[in-house]
Amino acid sequence: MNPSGTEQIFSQYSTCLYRPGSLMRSLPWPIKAAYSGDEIVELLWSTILKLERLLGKFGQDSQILEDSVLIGCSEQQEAWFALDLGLNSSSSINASLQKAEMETALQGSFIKLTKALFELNVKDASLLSTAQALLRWHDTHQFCSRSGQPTKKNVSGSKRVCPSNNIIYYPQVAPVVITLVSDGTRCLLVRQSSFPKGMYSALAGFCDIGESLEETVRREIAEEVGLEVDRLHYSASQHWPFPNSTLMIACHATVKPGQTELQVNLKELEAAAWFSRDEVATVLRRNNLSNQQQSGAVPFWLPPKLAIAHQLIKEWVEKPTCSPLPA
Ligand SMILES: NC(=O)c1ccc[n+]([C@@H]2O[C@H](COP(=O)([O-])OP(=O)(O)OC[C@H]3O[C@@H](n4cnc5c(N)ncnc54)[C@H](O)[C@@H]3O)[C@@H](O)[C@H]2O)c1
Ligand SMILES: [Mg+2]
Repeated sequence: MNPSGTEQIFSQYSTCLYRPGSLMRSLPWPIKAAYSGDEIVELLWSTILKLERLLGKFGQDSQILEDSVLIGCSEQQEAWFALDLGLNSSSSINASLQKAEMETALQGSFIKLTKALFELNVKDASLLSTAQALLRWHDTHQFCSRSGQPTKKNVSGSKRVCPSNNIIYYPQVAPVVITLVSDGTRCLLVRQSSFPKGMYSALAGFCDIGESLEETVRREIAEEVGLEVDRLHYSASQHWPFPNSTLMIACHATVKPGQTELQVNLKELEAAAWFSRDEVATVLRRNNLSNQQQSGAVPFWLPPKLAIAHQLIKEWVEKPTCSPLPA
C-alpha cells in the first residue's frame, strides 16, 4: 500500500483491495483486480484486457487467468474473481513476475495481509479474507489424496475434482471457538507470543473432532487457564483466513465469582490476566489510535474493530449482563 494508505488507493482507482498474490476480475469486462505475493496484499481496478497485456509484458501466459476463483459479486451483479500471481513463490511458474515491477506497472504497492485486513472496511475485509483462504486452499489441494493424480478446479473455484476417480474436494473450514470469560465484574484477556507486542485478546481454540462447541469452550478454558465455565452463551461468528480458513464462533462465558484463580498454560499462552470494565473501556476508547508505537501510552491494546474478538470485548463493556443460556 502506498504511504498515504488505502483511502488514496481507493479514490485514485475507484477500487477495493485484496489478498496476497491475488487479482480480481469481473466478467466479461471490466476487471476488478488485485495482486500480490504470499504475505503481501493489494488491489486495484483494471480490465481483463489490461491484465492480459500486463501478464504478456512480464512474459506470462494469460492462461493463468483461468486459475481465478469466484469470491463474490457487486451490487450490479458483476462477478468478482481473485487470482494468485505467485509473486513470492520461487516454485511458481509466475515467479518471474517481479514484485517491484508489478507495483510500478499497476501503480500500487503491496502490504502484509494481516495489516491490510485491519485497515479495510468490513465488506472489503470479508472479500479479501475469502479470496485469500480460497486461493490458499486451491494451492494446497492440487492432487487427489486417493489416486495421487492432479485435481482439476471447476470454473468458479468452488471445488476440485480428480478426473481419474471423480472424487470431489470442497474447500475446508476449521471451526474455532473464541470466548470472552468474565467473573461478573472483570474479563479475562490473554496473549500468545505470536501476537503483536502489547496486544491482548479473548481466548481461542480449535474444535477437536467429536466435540460440540460447548465442549470445546469448556476444554479450551480449562486447558489454557485452568478455569471451569459456569454459564455460556453464543454471540456471533466470523470467517477468518488465519492460519488457513477458520470459522470463528464467538461466545461469552462466566465463571463462578469464587473460582477465578488462573493457572496459565505457558505452552499455549504468554500471559493471561483479569481486567476491570473501566480498564478495558479505557483501552477500547484509545484503541482506534493505538498501535505498537503508542503502546507506551496505554497499558495494552486490543484487536482491531474488524476482529470478532474486538466485538466480543465491546459487547461485554457495553452490555455486561447478558442473559445466559445453559452451557
Ligand atoms: N478473529 C479474531 O478475533 C481472533 C482472535 C484470536 C484468535 N484468532 C484465531 O484463532 C485461531 C485459533 O486460536 P489458537 O491458536 O489459540 O488455537 P488453539 O488454542 O487450538 O491452539 C493452536 C494449536 O492447535 C493445534 N490445532 C488443532 N487443530 C488445528 C487446525 N485445524 N489448524 C491449525 N492448528 C490446529 C495446532 O497445534 C496449533 O498450534 C488462531 O489461528 C487465530 O488466528 C482469531
Ligand atoms: Mg488457544
